[in-house]
Amino acid sequence: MNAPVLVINCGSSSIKYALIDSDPQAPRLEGIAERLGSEEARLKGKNSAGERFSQPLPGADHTQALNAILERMEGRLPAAVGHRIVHGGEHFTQAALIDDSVMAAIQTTAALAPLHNPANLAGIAATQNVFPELPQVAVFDTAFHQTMPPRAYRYALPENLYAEHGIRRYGFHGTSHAYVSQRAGELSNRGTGGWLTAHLGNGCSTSAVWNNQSQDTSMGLTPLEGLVMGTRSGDVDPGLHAHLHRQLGWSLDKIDDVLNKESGLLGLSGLTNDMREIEEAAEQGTPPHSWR
Ligand SMILES: Nc1ncnc2c1ncn2[C@@H]1O[C@H](COP(=O)(O)OP(=O)(O)O)[C@@H](O)[C@H]1O
Ligand SMILES: CC(=O)OP(=O)(O)O
Ligand SMILES: [Mg+2]
Repeated sequence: MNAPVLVINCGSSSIKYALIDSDPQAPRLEGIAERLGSEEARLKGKNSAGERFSQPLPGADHTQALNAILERMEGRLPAAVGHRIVHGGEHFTQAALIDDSVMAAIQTTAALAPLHNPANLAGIAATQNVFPELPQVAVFDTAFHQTMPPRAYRYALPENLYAEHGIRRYGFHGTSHAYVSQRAGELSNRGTGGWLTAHLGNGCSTSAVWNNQSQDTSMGLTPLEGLVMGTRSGDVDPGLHAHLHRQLGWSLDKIDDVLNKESGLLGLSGLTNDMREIEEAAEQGTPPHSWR
């Protein structure tokens, strides 16, 4: 059996992992640490015997959850670790072997993905701590969307904001849109002709894919644009920022925080960012206030 590869997806509220062998029949260790940052945080998964486990991790952050995950590798040493990284800016059109310059580039774009890149960097650091000699590879959400034509990635803003400051639509969830469009083509026997894909989780985006190449997508400069998400507003009138600043005196940091962390399903429901809890509340007859 070849040494397996450990795949880690440090998301905004969860970490998904899998230890994947080149033999698809080999037992796979996999799981998810979710609701991170809350008292309900928990690590759930399967061991190599296929048995399910569920371990409470009250209040755990990304680093604590990763350490709990790495303790469950059952002594199997991966050959390499693959990390899902959200924002690669225009630096990366494909995956990259992680070194100091790659870490620095991920750090440079962190301001554009404040919920994600810092969590991704924490994931790399925690893994390097446990497996210092293993090659670690960064796989970027943004890379797949680098095929978008200018009509899709340019905003209707002055040219120099793009040319000098990189203000453009980057798009995210690229590995998901790439995989889903390819698999949909295989399962339907309709090939790669044209697919509209939807990635719906705590972050949500749609993409138009033609011949395995992204043509357009709903997320933009940051993972805030587009659909309503768990805690993110998605599209709002761009005039909202100036209005909140002038009328309520809110700082840019406060506006950014509210739109990223207090909006979306959480803001609409006044209850939670988790669709499962909203559905539960609705079933128990206590629907969120915006549904009444
Ligand atoms: N069984 C389910 N039914 C409805 N919604 C679900 C279900 N499982 C997960 N979700 C939604 O997906 C969200 C988690 O999305 P996910 O993409 O896994 O997280 P992250 O973006 O942090 O990686 C939850 O907060 C919840 O809103
Ligand atoms: C880019 C993004 O929204 O990622 P996630 O779904 O992990 O929040
Ligand atoms: Mg997600």
